[in-house]
Amino acid sequence: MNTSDKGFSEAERNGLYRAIRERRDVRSQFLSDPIPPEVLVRLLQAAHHAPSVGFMQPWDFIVIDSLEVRQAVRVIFEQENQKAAENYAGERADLYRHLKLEGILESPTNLCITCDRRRGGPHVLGRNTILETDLFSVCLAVQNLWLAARAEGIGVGWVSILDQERLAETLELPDEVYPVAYLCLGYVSEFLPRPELEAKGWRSRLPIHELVHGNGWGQPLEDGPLKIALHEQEM
Ligand SMILES: Cc1cc2c(cc1C)N(C[C@H](O)[C@H](O)[C@H](O)COP(=O)(O)O)c1[nH]c(=O)[nH]c(=O)c1N2
Repeated sequence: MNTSDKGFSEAERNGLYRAIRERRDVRSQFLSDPIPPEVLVRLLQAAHHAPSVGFMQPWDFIVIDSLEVRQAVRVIFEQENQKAAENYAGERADLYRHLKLEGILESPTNLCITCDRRRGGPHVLGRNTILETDLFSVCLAVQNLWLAARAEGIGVGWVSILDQERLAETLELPDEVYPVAYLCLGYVSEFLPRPELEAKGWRSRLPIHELVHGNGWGQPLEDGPLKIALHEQEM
């Protein structure tokens, strides 16, 4: 075995886990400094190296710096956010209305990552039964970009409080192209130490040991080292 086929060095592993642990969804801390082209290309390349069903690579990337387009998307957000707020009552509604849930205008670059549902023709290897695997693949591209961005000191915020049809119209997407992720990108004043929704009292991270089952849904793990490590080991 070549040494490069073994696990990474400790420093490299630490770097990867740090990016995973310290990645944040950013909406309140954007700076207006532009992202240099070579850095943006590194992020796009990270996304493009994601796994995809049958190597379909169903993604395209729409880089949006036009204020006019961003303002149009912001209007869609405002309307959908009003509707979303009506799902809550009392204190929860007040809290919801105080949450900042997008940074469309404050971030210098918006990026829409789409899924071309026809790419690769009618028979994509691995997508015969589960048609959504193309969408899953695009989500992995989003995550690659999100982690690479963290390592570059760039914040990413995913805005999904949007009407997909109106978004597709605004971005002039063809019928077969679905806008999976609308992302805001930019350098930040800080990365919060924990999710903003947790800091604001909306929802907390669930304990991992409650989410790990053994051999079937709802079955506890056998008593043993895995169970002990799950209780003891922090990320
Ligand atoms: C598919 C999807 C869609 C959205 C999000 C995420 C994902 C994965 N998140 C971000 C989300 O709130 C955030 O990831 C969690 O709160 C956890 O925080 P960190 O990402 O760990 O900072 C998000 N945040 C927000 O402010 N407005 C939004 O519309 C969305 N939409």
